[in-house]
Amino acid sequence: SGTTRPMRILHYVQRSAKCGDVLSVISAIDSFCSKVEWAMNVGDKKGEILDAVVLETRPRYVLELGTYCGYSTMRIARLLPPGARLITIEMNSHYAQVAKELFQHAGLDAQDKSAEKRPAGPTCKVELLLGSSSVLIPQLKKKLDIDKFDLVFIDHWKVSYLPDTRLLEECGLLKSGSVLLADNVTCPGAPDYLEYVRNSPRYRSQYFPSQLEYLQVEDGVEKSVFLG
Ligand SMILES: O=C(NCCO)c1cc(-c2ccc(F)cc2)cc(O)c1O
Ligand SMILES: [Mg+2]
Repeated sequence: SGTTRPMRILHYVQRSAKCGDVLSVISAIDSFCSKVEWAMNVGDKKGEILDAVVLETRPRYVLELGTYCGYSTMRIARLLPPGARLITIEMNSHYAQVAKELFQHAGLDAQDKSAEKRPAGPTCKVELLLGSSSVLIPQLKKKLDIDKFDLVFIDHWKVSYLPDTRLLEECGLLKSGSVLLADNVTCPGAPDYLEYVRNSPRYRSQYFPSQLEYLQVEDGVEKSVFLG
């Protein structure tokens, strides 16, 4: 009983970050997780690589697999122009709830698309879907009127990276030039995913060495461009 780690993050942010200021929410999470309690956000070091890839890609349609508390969702959303759409999928309802409350504190234009009564079509930049990625990915075209994603940030269960990437291909959700950016390819690791994107002729893959969030442990992100 008592509080959960995501709740402790939320309470710290509500107490110490400025309402409506997404950068202060991001830095409050980083300061809590480096000084008080570790948590599995992508963090500030790998977050800078994520920022650079978002700015370089200038995506209009973004998919994130694995919301957790929404830290990387907010890092991405703050760099997107109005009119861009960021869909984030989380299967843990407690994580999704905390993420929603952090988005509210940050003043992020976010909507829980799993809610029943909602206006048709996108009225906001961040759309949070509650459920399993393997179930939701095949529904994205029909339910959300999405054609292809320009950028996919993969940060959910490491065993799901490869099957969900294959699913994105099979559902026609990737176009030539679509960018996949995968967190944790070294720690905890996603060996089958790495082997696939590095050996498939359909991807041009590049490793960005870094460190596991808030720790002096090696990790890195893999950027893989789909070649169609
Ligand atoms: O499982 C992860 N994400 C999906 C959550 O539904 C995850 C885990 C870790 C991690 C954990 C335990 C450890 F000892 C080292 C790393 C780090 C991450 O960045 C992650 O994204
Ligand atoms: Mg991660």
